[in-house]
Amino acid sequence: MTLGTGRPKIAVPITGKTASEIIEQAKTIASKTPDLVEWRIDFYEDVTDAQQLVTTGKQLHDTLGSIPILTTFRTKGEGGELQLSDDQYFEICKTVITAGFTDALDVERYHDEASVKALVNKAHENQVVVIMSNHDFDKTPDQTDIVGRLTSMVELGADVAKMAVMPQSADDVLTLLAATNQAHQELDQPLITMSMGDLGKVSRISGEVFGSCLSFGSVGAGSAPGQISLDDLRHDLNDLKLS
Ligand SMILES: O=C1C[C@@](O)(C(=O)O)C[C@@H](O)[C@@H]1O
Repeated sequence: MTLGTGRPKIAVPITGKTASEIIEQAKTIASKTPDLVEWRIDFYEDVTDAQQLVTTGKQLHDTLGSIPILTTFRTKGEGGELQLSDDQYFEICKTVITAGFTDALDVERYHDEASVKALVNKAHENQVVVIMSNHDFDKTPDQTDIVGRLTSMVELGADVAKMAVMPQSADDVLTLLAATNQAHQELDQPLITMSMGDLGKVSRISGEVFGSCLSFGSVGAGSAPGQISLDDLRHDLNDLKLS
C-alpha cells in the first residue's frame, strides 16, 4: 500500500478490550476491506503482558490476511486509555516491532528524543513503517506551531507525520487545514492530519485537497471524537476525489 498519493486511504481502529473482542471486531472490519486497520493496544487489557500481546497480535494478523496493521499505543496524556511510564511505553513498542505482526507503528513525538530516535531505528531495522504522532485534545496550536511539529517528526526519521488537534471554532479548523497545506508543500514525507470533533469533520474528508493521506473511519466504536463511519467516509472521499 502506498500512502501519499491520490484519494486518502482509510484506516479503521480496533478498540476491543479482550483478545476475543479484538478478533471479533477484526472479522467484521476485514469483511469491509479498509486499506488499513489500526490496532489501539492501549484499549487491550493484556497490553503489558508481552507474551499475550504477541499472541493476540499474531492472531489479529492471521484474521486480517492481507490488510496491513498499524499498531498504536496512545498514552493517556494524548487521549489514550492507559497511563504508563515512558520506560513501559518504549518496552511495549519494542515488543511490537520485533514480534513481526505489524506493518506500521505509531510513535508519539513528545517522549525523550534519544529514545524516540532509537525506536525509529529499531522499527526501520525490522521493516516497520513509523507513523509519528502528536495529539492535542484541548486546542489547536497556531499554524507555525503545527507545521513545526510535523517538520520535527520528519527530522526525527518519521516515514509519515501525523497531527490531530481539537478545534474550538471554525477558524481553528481553517488553521489545521492551512498548516496541512503548507507542510504538504514543504515536506517530502506523507502527512496525516485531522481536526477532531464535529467541527473538524470536514478535515477528515478533504485530505486530497490539503495534503492528508489517510483518514480514520469507524466500524462500531470509534477511537476519537468526530470520526465518520467507514461506509460514509468511503462515499465522501470518493465524491471529493480529484479527477
Ligand atoms: O492518531 C489517530 C487519529 C485519531 O485520533 C483520530 O482523530 O481519528 C484516532 C486514533 O485512533 C489515531 O491513532
